[in-house]
Amino acid sequence: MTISIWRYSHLLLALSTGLFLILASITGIILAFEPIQGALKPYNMVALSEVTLAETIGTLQAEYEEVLSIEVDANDFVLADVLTNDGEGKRLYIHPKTGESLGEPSPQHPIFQFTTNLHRSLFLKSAGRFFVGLVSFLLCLITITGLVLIVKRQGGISKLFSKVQKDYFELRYHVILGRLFLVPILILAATGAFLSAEKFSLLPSTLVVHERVNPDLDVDESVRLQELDIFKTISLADVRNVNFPFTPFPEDYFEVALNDKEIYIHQYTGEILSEKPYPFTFLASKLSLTLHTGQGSMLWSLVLLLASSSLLFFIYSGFVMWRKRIQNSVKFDHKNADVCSHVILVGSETGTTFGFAKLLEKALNKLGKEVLVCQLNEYKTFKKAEHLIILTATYGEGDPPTNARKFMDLLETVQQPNPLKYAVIGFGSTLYPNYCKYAIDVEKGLAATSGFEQTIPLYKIDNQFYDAFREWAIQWSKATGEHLELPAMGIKNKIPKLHEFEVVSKIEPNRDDTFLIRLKAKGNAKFQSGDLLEYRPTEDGIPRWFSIAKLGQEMLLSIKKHEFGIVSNYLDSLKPLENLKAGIKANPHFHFPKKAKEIICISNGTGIAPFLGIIAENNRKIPIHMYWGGRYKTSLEIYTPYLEHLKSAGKLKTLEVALSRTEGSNTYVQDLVKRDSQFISKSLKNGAVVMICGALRMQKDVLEILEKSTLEHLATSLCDFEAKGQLKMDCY
Ligand SMILES: Cc1cc2nc3c(=O)[nH]c(=O)nc-3n(C[C@H](O)[C@H](O)[C@H](O)COP(=O)(O)O)c2cc1C
Repeated sequence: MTISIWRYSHLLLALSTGLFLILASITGIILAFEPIQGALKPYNMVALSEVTLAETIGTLQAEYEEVLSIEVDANDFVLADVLTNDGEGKRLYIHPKTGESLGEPSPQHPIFQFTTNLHRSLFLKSAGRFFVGLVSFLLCLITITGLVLIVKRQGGISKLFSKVQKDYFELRYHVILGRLFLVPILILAATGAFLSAEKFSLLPSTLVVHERVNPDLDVDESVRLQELDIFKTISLADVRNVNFPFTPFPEDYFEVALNDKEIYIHQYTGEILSEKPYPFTFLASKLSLTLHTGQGSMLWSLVLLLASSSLLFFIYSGFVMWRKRIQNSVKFDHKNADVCSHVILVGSETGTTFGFAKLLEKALNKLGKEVLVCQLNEYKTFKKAEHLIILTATYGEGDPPTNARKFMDLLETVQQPNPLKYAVIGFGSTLYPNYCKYAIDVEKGLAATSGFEQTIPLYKIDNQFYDAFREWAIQWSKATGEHLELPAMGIKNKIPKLHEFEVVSKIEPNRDDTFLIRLKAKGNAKFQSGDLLEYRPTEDGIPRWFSIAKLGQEMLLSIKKHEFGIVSNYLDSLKPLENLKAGIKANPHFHFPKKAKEIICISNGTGIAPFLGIIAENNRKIPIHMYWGGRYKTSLEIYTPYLEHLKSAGKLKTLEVALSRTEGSNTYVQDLVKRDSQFISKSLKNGAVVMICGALRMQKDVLEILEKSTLEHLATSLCDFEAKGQLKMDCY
């Protein structure tokens, strides 16, 4: 079943029962205190397993005129109905070893009485009870659909408790708390439905039926009850209830309810007259009551208290999620389809991608463009369109969102009257193995369809990272000449925790204004090569990121200084031992690929930096080939000691350098890739991973060369390797 069917069922059920569930959870919270309060009473004097029924009967008979019954309640408190020596009938908590009275049970507090009635029947008697039962059953379905959605979201049952994808507060905690409380809520709902069904006699009888008994009447009536062997063998821990014989005549007998069976016992001989195990329905009913009310277990009562409270949070957060989805959805404007110059197609399941599409629409409107935003499934001919921008999420095992499922078929059948320039942005999460897979498929589909021309390469955004979206807008603006202005903080992004770093060393900028800086974390900052250091200057608050090479416990950054660059100039001004505060943005997609058989690193300029650390992790000494492009011979010199070290340690196999502004040499890294493209294609086929870091322009050229080469030599698109995780990029 597709994820949307589960989601709609979950939503519909929740909407139809929401108000009642609020009432049920508030009353449930109040009622959870009753067993907690009960369990705290001081009537638990000894461990019942250490007392026999014979002992308790003996002490009670010595203490009181007559004993009518003994009961062991859910808290293991012992109650007895007795006639005192003054002839007064009393129900008392007693000490099971001494028979001493510990107190009298008090009637249910009026608050609990009122709440119990409201919780059970809404004060509507049978009709109310029926309604409560029905809603409990629907709550079972809500929790089951919720569990399925969480399992799907986490990528399978085995990953149920793995890290939860970052999202806005209500969605994230709907998932986090759902993992913890859906099972207790399911138990609450199922037992509630069971108890209601029982009340309406919808289940088989729970009664224990004994055949007629014929007690032996010719007996010695002087026997003392506590001397009967059978009572000496029954531990009080196994007893639920003992009804004493109504008269001293041998026709009357003991009715003893144990935990698993009911027995009738001759009051003078101790002979078992009848023995019947409880029917399954009786045990199920008892268990349901215990699980639903928490009676007898403080811990379970606390779990029920938390589960009932979490239900209120689920109703609140579910409502917020639903409202967000409605706010983010768009209606297709057919008239606009014929006049628009820019079409934004969206593939979204939970609506966040629409939020980005709307910001983009606003920015284009500001430039005076006619814009249409619609779902990928609504793809049709657009008479005047020049630009197509596709924003799409990925679900399942790299599947399209529901509103994008038809797009690939439509792409084959719909003919556009004019050529279209396109750009694809993939929204996904690196927590899933098929990162942005559907966006990759869309990109591939468009590239293979005539009449479409790429403006900039596929751009992937991890975890709805808004700053990356702004970065995409800058690249797109450069390529098209249409300058998009997106708000600085359109969608809230989490600002990473700040860590303090100390400058270990810094070298002066070289001929092309590039320098290296080494930093040491003063606290417990955790990072890996390929992660990003995020620095936000106070001047504009806009984050800048620098790829990290981790060398031992230090980080190495390579920075290009720009004449008016606030951050690059600031970093250049730092001296050893000075401090700076910055955040770490994990970039797991660009870490050392542990399973690779071979790695090909392609970079230009400062893009070499993460590779200096990534290659240092090559302890298995798999072949790593590095292609690097810079301007001058001296451009490479600042990296030479690191590269030499990696080579001599056997971690870097080959290094190919292209120099673009050196006499006698005018090559770019793209030229080297082109020259060796057959070799790179073959390596990809054999399981190599290609990693690209550096300028976007270089990335675009390299991808074109490699795409051509893999198609020619392997009859496979580069996208197929990307989908398998064999192509990793971190360009800017
Ligand atoms: C159940 C589920 C499965 C997902 N599967 C993938 C996946 O396979 N690959 C990926 O890159 N992202 C995956 N994601 C992340 C989403 O694509 C990402 O959060 C996206 O921004 C959601 O956009 P939307 O709110 O517009 O649907 C998944 C998310 C969920 C909840």
